[in-house]
Amino acid sequence: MTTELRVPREADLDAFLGVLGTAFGGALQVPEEREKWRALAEPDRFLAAWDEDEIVGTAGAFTFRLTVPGGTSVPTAGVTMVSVLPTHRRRGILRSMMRRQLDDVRAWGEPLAVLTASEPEIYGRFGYGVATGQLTARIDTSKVRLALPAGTDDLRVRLVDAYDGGVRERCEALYAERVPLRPGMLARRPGWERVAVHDPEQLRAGASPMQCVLVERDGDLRGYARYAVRAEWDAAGPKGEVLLRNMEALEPAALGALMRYLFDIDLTTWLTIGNRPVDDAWLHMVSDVRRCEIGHRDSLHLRLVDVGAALEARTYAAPVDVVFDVADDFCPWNEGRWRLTGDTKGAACTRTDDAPDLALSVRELGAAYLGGVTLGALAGAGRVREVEWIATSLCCLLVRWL
Ligand SMILES: CC(=O)SCCNC(=O)CCNC(=O)[C@H](O)C(C)(C)COP(=O)(O)OP(=O)(O)OC[C@H]1O[C@@H](n2cnc3c(N)ncnc32)[C@H](O)[C@@H]1OP(=O)(O)O
Repeated sequence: MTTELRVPREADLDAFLGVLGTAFGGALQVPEEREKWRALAEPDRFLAAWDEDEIVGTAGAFTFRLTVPGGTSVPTAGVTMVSVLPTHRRRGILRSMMRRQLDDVRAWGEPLAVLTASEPEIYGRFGYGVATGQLTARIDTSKVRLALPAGTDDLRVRLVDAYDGGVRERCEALYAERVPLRPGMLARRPGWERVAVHDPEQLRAGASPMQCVLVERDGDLRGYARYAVRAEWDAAGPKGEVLLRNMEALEPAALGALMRYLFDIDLTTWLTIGNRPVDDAWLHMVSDVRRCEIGHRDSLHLRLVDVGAALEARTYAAPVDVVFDVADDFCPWNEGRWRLTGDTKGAACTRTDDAPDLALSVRELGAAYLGGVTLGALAGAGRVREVEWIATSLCCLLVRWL
C-alpha cells in the first residue's frame, strides 16, 4: 500500500474531520464538536494521508506562541488532530506524517513543536520529551479546610453566564495576562476563548452545564473559574461533585476567593481538579493534602525543531557554558555538537567542534527545555551521559540549569 500526503482543500475538511472522529471513537459525531474543530481549523497547516481517493490519516499544527524561561514568547507549532483509520493503522502512516510535519514546521521558522498526547508512549520516537506534568486532585471538601490569603474577603464573587460573549472575552484577556508569567503557557489566537467554554450536552456525562464565577475588585477582574456540578445523593444525604474545568487568578487573594467558593457549594462534598500546574499555589492553602488525592501525569510534550534557535530563545537561571552532543535521527539537521553559553540575560547556541560535555538525544533537551525537568534527573535515569569529567561546580550548574 502506498499513501500520499497532501494539504487538504476546503472541500476535503468534512472527510478529514470524519477520519479524526472515527479514530477517536466517534466523539466528532456530536455536531458541536465538529463545529469547534471547523472554527479552529488552519487548513493550510493540516496534512492528510490519502489511500487513492480516500483520506486515511490526519494531522494538524495550530499557530501558537509558547512562553519560555525568561519570558520570551516563541513561535510554536501545536500538533493536533493526529489520527489514522483503524483499517490503516501500524503501517507507518503516522511516522510519515510526523516526518513531513517537522519539515514543514522548520520551513515555517518555528523552532518548537508541542502537543498533548492521547497516549504518552507515542511521540518520544519522534523526538518529543515530556516537558511539563499536570496535577490532578479529588478533594474531600467536607474534611479539608482552607487557610486563605489576606485580602480574600475584600473581593467580590459573582456568578455569570459562562457562555456570554463579553464574559468569555474578559476571561480570555485575563488568561492572556497570565501567559507571559509562566513558562509552558500558550498564547492563543482569537477564537480559542470559545474552546474554553466548549460544553456539548452529549459530552457532559451527567454533569450540569458549565458555570462561571468571577472575582472582582472595584469591577476589575482578578480571577475566574469555570466548573460543572454533578449531583449525587445516597441514604446519608447529598454528596455532589464540583468539576473544575479551568481557573486563572492574578493574585493570591483572588485564588483564595475562588477556592473558597468552589469548596463551599451546597450539596457537594468533592472538588475534582485536573490539568493544573504541579506547583499550583492552592496546594499550600489546604489543611490536609492526603485528603486531596493528588495525582500526576504528563502534560506538554515538547520538541526542539531547531536546536540552536530554541536554546537561544530562553534564558538560564545560572551561568552555563556547555557543549552538547545531540542525537536526532528524525531531524538530522539538529545532530551533532552545540555550544550553549548563557545566563539570566540571554544565550547563544552555535555549532562547535569542541569536545562534548554531555551526550543526549533531542528528546531529553525537549524534556528539560521549560525547566520542569532537570538534566540531573535525566542523567540519573541514564538518559543524559557525561562524556568527559566535568568540574563539580559545572555539574551543579547544569543540574540547576534553570
Ligand atoms: C497530538 C494528538 O493529536 S494525540 C492523538 C493521537 N491519535 C489517537 O490516539 C487516535 C487513535 N489512534 C490512531 O489514530 C493511530 O493508532 C495513531 C495515530 C496513534 C498511530 O498511527 P499509525 O499509523 O498506526 O502509527 P505508525 O504505524 O506510523 O507507527 C509509528 C510507530 O509508533 C508506534 N505507535 C503507534 N501508535 C502507538 C500507540 N498508540 N502506542 C504506542 N506506540 C504506538 C508504532 O508501534 C510504531 O513504532 P516503531 O517506531 O517502533 O515502528
